[in-house]
Amino acid sequence: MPVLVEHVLGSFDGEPVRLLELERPVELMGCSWQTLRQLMLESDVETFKLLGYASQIGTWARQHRFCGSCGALMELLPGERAMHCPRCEVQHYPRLSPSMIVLVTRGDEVLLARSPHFASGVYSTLAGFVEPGETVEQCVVREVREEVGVEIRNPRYIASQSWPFPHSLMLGFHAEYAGGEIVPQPEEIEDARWFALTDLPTLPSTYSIARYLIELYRAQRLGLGEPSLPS
Ligand SMILES: NC(=O)C1=CN([C@@H]2O[C@H](COP(=O)(O)OP(=O)(O)OC[C@H]3O[C@@H](n4cnc5c(N)ncnc54)[C@H](O)[C@@H]3O)[C@@H](O)[C@H]2O)C=CC1
Ligand SMILES: [Mg+2]
Ligand SMILES: [Zn+2]
Repeated sequence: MPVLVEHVLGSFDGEPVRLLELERPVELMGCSWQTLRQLMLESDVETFKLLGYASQIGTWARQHRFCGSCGALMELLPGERAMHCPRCEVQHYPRLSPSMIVLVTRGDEVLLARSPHFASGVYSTLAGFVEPGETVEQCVVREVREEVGVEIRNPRYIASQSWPFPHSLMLGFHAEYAGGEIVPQPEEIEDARWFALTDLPTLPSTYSIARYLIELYRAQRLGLGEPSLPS
Protein backbone atom coordinates (compact mmCIF):
# COMPACT_ATOMS: atom_id res chain seq x y z
CA MET A 1 0.00 0.00 0.00
CA PRO A 2 1.21 3.57 -0.72
CA VAL A 3 1.42 4.55 2.97
CA LEU A 4 2.02 8.25 3.57
CA VAL A 5 2.15 8.10 7.37
CA GLU A 6 1.29 5.70 10.17
CA HIS A 7 -0.27 6.62 13.54
CA VAL A 8 -0.45 4.32 16.53
CA LEU A 9 -3.94 4.81 17.95
CA GLY A 10 -4.11 2.49 20.93
CA SER A 11 -5.88 -0.82 21.28
CA PHE A 12 -9.32 -2.25 20.59
CA ASP A 13 -10.55 -5.55 22.04
CA GLY A 14 -6.99 -6.12 23.26
CA GLU A 15 -5.48 -5.73 19.78
CA PRO A 16 -3.17 -2.85 18.78
CA VAL A 17 -4.71 -0.43 16.27
CA ARG A 18 -2.82 1.65 13.70
CA LEU A 19 -4.06 4.23 11.27
CA LEU A 20 -2.45 4.12 7.83
CA GLU A 21 -2.85 7.28 5.82
CA LEU A 22 -2.60 6.35 2.12
CA GLU A 23 -1.47 8.63 -0.68
CA ARG A 24 -4.50 7.62 -2.70
CA PRO A 25 -7.40 5.16 -2.33
CA VAL A 26 -6.23 1.78 -3.69
CA GLU A 27 -8.23 -1.37 -4.35
CA LEU A 28 -7.80 -3.89 -1.52
CA MET A 29 -9.05 -7.44 -1.86
CA GLY A 30 -12.16 -8.10 0.17
CA CYS A 31 -12.39 -4.45 1.31
CA SER A 32 -14.44 -1.47 0.21
CA TRP A 33 -14.19 2.25 0.92
CA GLN A 34 -16.93 3.84 3.01
CA THR A 35 -17.58 7.32 4.33
CA LEU A 36 -17.49 8.02 8.06
CA ARG A 37 -21.18 8.99 7.93
CA GLN A 38 -22.14 5.57 6.49
CA LEU A 39 -20.07 3.90 9.20
CA MET A 40 -21.83 5.93 11.91
CA LEU A 41 -25.15 4.52 10.76
CA GLU A 42 -23.88 0.94 10.40
CA SER A 43 -21.42 0.47 13.32
CA ASP A 44 -21.91 -0.18 17.02
CA VAL A 45 -21.02 2.72 19.33
CA GLU A 46 -17.57 1.42 20.37
CA THR A 47 -16.46 0.81 16.78
CA PHE A 48 -17.71 4.20 15.66
CA LYS A 49 -15.86 5.91 18.55
CA LEU A 50 -12.61 4.34 17.35
CA LEU A 51 -13.30 5.26 13.71
CA GLY A 52 -14.22 8.83 14.70
CA TYR A 53 -11.01 9.15 16.69
CA ALA A 54 -8.94 7.75 13.82
CA SER A 55 -10.58 10.12 11.36
CA GLN A 56 -9.86 13.16 13.55
CA ILE A 57 -6.20 12.18 14.04
CA GLY A 58 -5.78 11.58 10.30
CA THR A 59 -7.45 14.87 9.32
CA TRP A 60 -5.41 16.88 11.82
CA ALA A 61 -2.05 15.33 10.85
CA ARG A 62 -2.77 15.72 7.11
CA GLN A 63 -3.76 19.37 7.55
CA HIS A 64 -0.72 20.19 9.70
CA ARG A 65 2.06 18.78 7.54
CA PHE A 66 3.66 22.21 7.23
CA CYS A 67 4.26 24.81 9.93
CA GLY A 68 1.74 27.67 9.77
CA SER A 69 4.35 30.06 11.15
CA CYS A 70 7.45 29.35 9.01
CA GLY A 71 6.35 26.81 6.40
CA ALA A 72 8.84 24.07 7.39
CA LEU A 73 7.85 20.38 7.23
CA MET A 74 6.38 19.38 10.62
CA GLU A 75 7.29 16.18 12.47
CA LEU A 76 5.22 13.94 14.73
CA LEU A 77 6.46 14.51 18.29
CA PRO A 78 7.46 11.15 19.82
CA GLY A 79 5.47 10.18 22.90
CA GLU A 80 2.86 12.90 22.35
CA ARG A 81 -0.06 13.43 19.99
CA ALA A 82 1.45 16.60 18.54
CA MET A 83 3.02 17.93 15.35
CA HIS A 84 6.25 19.82 15.98
CA CYS A 85 8.13 22.37 13.85
CA PRO A 86 11.86 21.62 14.06
CA ARG A 87 12.71 25.14 12.85
CA CYS A 88 10.60 27.45 15.04
CA GLU A 89 9.51 24.98 17.74
CA VAL A 90 5.76 25.58 17.29
CA GLN A 91 3.58 22.67 18.45
CA HIS A 92 0.16 21.77 17.02
CA TYR A 93 -2.17 19.46 18.93
CA PRO A 94 -5.24 17.79 17.38
CA ARG A 95 -7.80 20.41 16.46
CA LEU A 96 -11.16 20.56 18.22
CA SER A 97 -13.93 23.00 17.32
CA PRO A 98 -16.28 23.73 20.24
CA SER A 99 -19.83 23.98 18.91
CA MET A 100 -23.05 24.49 20.77
CA ILE A 101 -26.30 22.74 19.97
CA VAL A 102 -29.56 23.78 21.59
CA LEU A 103 -33.14 22.64 21.89
CA VAL A 104 -35.40 25.70 22.28
CA THR A 105 -38.77 24.92 23.84
CA ARG A 106 -42.11 26.65 24.55
CA GLY A 107 -44.11 24.40 26.85
CA ASP A 108 -45.04 21.29 24.89
CA GLU A 109 -43.58 22.68 21.66
CA VAL A 110 -40.00 22.51 20.36
CA LEU A 111 -38.30 24.74 17.79
CA LEU A 112 -36.70 22.65 15.03
CA ALA A 113 -35.14 23.73 11.74
CA ARG A 114 -33.95 22.39 8.40
CA SER A 115 -30.68 23.27 6.75
CA PRO A 116 -30.70 22.92 2.93
CA HIS A 117 -28.22 19.99 3.06
CA PHE A 118 -30.32 17.80 5.43
CA ALA A 119 -31.97 14.63 4.11
CA SER A 120 -35.47 15.38 2.88
CA GLY A 121 -38.04 15.89 5.66
CA VAL A 122 -35.52 15.94 8.54
CA TYR A 123 -35.74 18.73 11.16
CA SER A 124 -33.16 19.23 13.92
CA THR A 125 -32.04 21.45 16.78
CA LEU A 126 -29.97 24.62 16.14
CA ALA A 127 -26.18 24.42 16.19
CA GLY A 128 -23.16 26.62 15.58
CA PHE A 129 -19.47 27.15 16.26
CA VAL A 130 -18.23 29.09 19.28
CA GLU A 131 -16.36 32.26 18.23
CA PRO A 132 -13.19 33.59 19.85
CA GLY A 133 -14.01 35.82 22.81
CA GLU A 134 -17.48 34.49 23.60
CA THR A 135 -18.74 32.07 26.24
CA VAL A 136 -20.69 29.01 25.12
CA GLU A 137 -23.82 30.56 26.68
CA GLN A 138 -23.32 33.73 24.60
CA CYS A 139 -22.86 31.56 21.52
CA VAL A 140 -26.20 29.83 22.22
CA VAL A 141 -28.01 33.19 22.39
CA ARG A 142 -26.24 34.55 19.27
CA GLU A 143 -26.74 31.48 17.07
CA VAL A 144 -30.46 31.21 17.92
CA ARG A 145 -30.87 34.93 17.18
CA GLU A 146 -28.95 34.63 13.87
CA GLU A 147 -30.54 31.43 12.61
CA VAL A 148 -34.20 31.95 13.55
CA GLY A 149 -34.48 35.51 14.97
CA VAL A 150 -35.83 34.27 18.31
CA GLU A 151 -34.78 35.33 21.84
CA ILE A 152 -34.17 32.70 24.53
CA ARG A 153 -33.72 32.54 28.31
CA ASN A 154 -32.17 30.10 30.81
CA PRO A 155 -29.66 28.32 28.55
CA ARG A 156 -28.78 25.20 30.54
CA TYR A 157 -25.96 22.76 29.75
CA ILE A 158 -27.17 19.16 29.35
CA ALA A 159 -24.43 16.92 27.86
CA SER A 160 -21.66 16.80 25.26
CA GLN A 161 -20.67 14.62 22.32
CA SER A 162 -17.58 14.23 20.16
CA TRP A 163 -18.67 14.81 16.55
CA PRO A 164 -15.90 13.86 14.12
CA PHE A 165 -17.31 15.71 11.05
CA PRO A 166 -14.54 16.83 10.92
CA HIS A 167 -13.59 17.82 14.50
CA SER A 168 -16.47 19.31 16.49
CA LEU A 169 -17.03 18.99 20.20
CA MET A 170 -20.79 19.38 20.62
CA LEU A 171 -21.94 21.11 23.82
CA GLY A 172 -25.64 20.38 24.21
CA PHE A 173 -28.04 22.89 25.77
CA HIS A 174 -31.70 23.34 26.56
CA ALA A 175 -33.20 26.85 26.49
CA GLU A 176 -36.65 28.38 26.90
CA TYR A 177 -38.29 30.64 24.34
CA ALA A 178 -38.39 34.27 25.49
CA GLY A 179 -39.85 36.14 22.50
CA GLY A 180 -39.86 36.99 18.81
CA GLU A 181 -41.28 35.49 15.62
CA ILE A 182 -39.35 32.85 13.67
CA VAL A 183 -37.36 34.41 10.82
CA PRO A 184 -35.15 31.79 9.10
CA GLN A 185 -31.64 32.98 8.21
CA PRO A 186 -31.34 33.16 4.39
CA GLU A 187 -29.20 30.35 2.90
CA GLU A 188 -28.46 28.68 6.30
CA ILE A 189 -32.01 27.74 7.34
CA GLU A 190 -34.50 26.45 4.80
CA ASP A 191 -37.41 26.19 7.23
CA ALA A 192 -37.96 26.46 11.01
CA ARG A 193 -41.13 25.74 12.97
CA TRP A 194 -42.65 24.96 16.34
CA PHE A 195 -43.56 21.27 16.57
CA ALA A 196 -45.82 19.71 19.20
CA LEU A 197 -44.02 16.94 21.14
CA THR A 198 -46.81 14.58 20.13
CA ASP A 199 -46.39 15.39 16.41
CA LEU A 200 -42.66 15.54 15.61
CA PRO A 201 -41.20 15.42 12.07
CA THR A 202 -38.44 13.01 10.93
CA LEU A 203 -35.57 13.49 13.40
CA PRO A 204 -31.78 13.11 12.99
CA SER A 205 -29.93 9.82 13.65
CA THR A 206 -30.31 8.20 17.09
CA TYR A 207 -26.53 8.55 17.45
CA SER A 208 -26.70 12.37 17.46
CA ILE A 209 -26.90 14.61 20.50
CA ALA A 210 -29.55 16.57 18.56
CA ARG A 211 -31.83 13.53 18.76
CA TYR A 212 -30.92 12.97 22.41
CA LEU A 213 -31.86 16.55 23.41
CA ILE A 214 -35.26 16.19 21.72
CA GLU A 215 -35.98 12.71 23.14
CA LEU A 216 -34.89 13.78 26.62
CA TYR A 217 -37.29 16.73 26.67
CA ARG A 218 -40.10 14.65 25.23
CA ALA A 219 -39.54 11.99 27.91
CA GLN A 220 -39.54 14.61 30.67
CA ARG A 221 -42.72 16.37 29.47
CA LEU A 222 -44.67 13.23 28.65
CA GLY A 223 -43.46 11.14 31.61
CA LEU A 224 -41.65 8.52 29.46
CA GLY A 225 -38.39 6.66 30.13
CA GLU A 226 -35.33 8.83 29.52
CA PRO A 227 -33.07 8.05 26.51
CA SER A 228 -29.33 7.45 26.87
CA LEU A 229 -26.75 9.38 24.88
CA PRO A 230 -24.58 7.00 22.80
CA SER A 231 -21.13 8.50 23.44
N1 LIG B 1 -24.14 15.78 16.64
C1 LIG B 1 -25.24 16.47 16.32
O1 LIG B 1 -26.33 16.15 16.77
C2 LIG B 1 -25.14 17.66 15.41
C3 LIG B 1 -23.90 18.19 15.08
N2 LIG B 1 -23.81 19.33 14.32
C4 LIG B 1 -22.47 19.86 14.04
O2 LIG B 1 -22.34 21.12 14.67
C5 LIG B 1 -21.37 21.90 14.00
C6 LIG B 1 -21.90 23.31 13.81
O3 LIG B 1 -23.11 23.28 13.09
P1 LIG B 1 -23.48 24.28 11.89
O4 LIG B 1 -24.92 24.61 12.03
O5 LIG B 1 -23.03 23.65 10.63
O6 LIG B 1 -22.55 25.55 12.18
P2 LIG B 1 -22.81 27.11 11.91
O7 LIG B 1 -24.24 27.46 12.16
O8 LIG B 1 -21.78 27.84 12.69
O9 LIG B 1 -22.57 27.31 10.36
C7 LIG B 1 -21.60 26.65 9.57
C8 LIG B 1 -20.62 27.68 9.02
O10 LIG B 1 -19.63 27.94 10.02
C9 LIG B 1 -18.37 28.14 9.41
N3 LIG B 1 -17.42 27.16 9.96
C10 LIG B 1 -17.09 25.93 9.50
N4 LIG B 1 -16.19 25.32 10.30
C11 LIG B 1 -15.93 26.18 11.31
C12 LIG B 1 -15.11 26.13 12.46
N5 LIG B 1 -14.36 25.05 12.74
N6 LIG B 1 -15.13 27.18 13.29
C13 LIG B 1 -15.88 28.26 13.03
N7 LIG B 1 -16.70 28.38 11.95
C14 LIG B 1 -16.72 27.34 11.10
C15 LIG B 1 -18.57 27.99 7.91
O11 LIG B 1 -18.76 29.26 7.38
C16 LIG B 1 -19.83 27.17 7.83
O12 LIG B 1 -20.52 27.39 6.64
C17 LIG B 1 -21.05 21.14 12.71
O13 LIG B 1 -19.83 20.45 12.91
C18 LIG B 1 -22.19 20.15 12.58
O14 LIG B 1 -21.79 18.97 11.92
C19 LIG B 1 -24.91 19.99 13.86
C20 LIG B 1 -26.17 19.50 14.14
C21 LIG B 1 -26.36 18.27 14.87
MG1 LIG C 1 -25.94 26.32 12.35
ZN1 LIG D 1 7.91 26.69 12.09
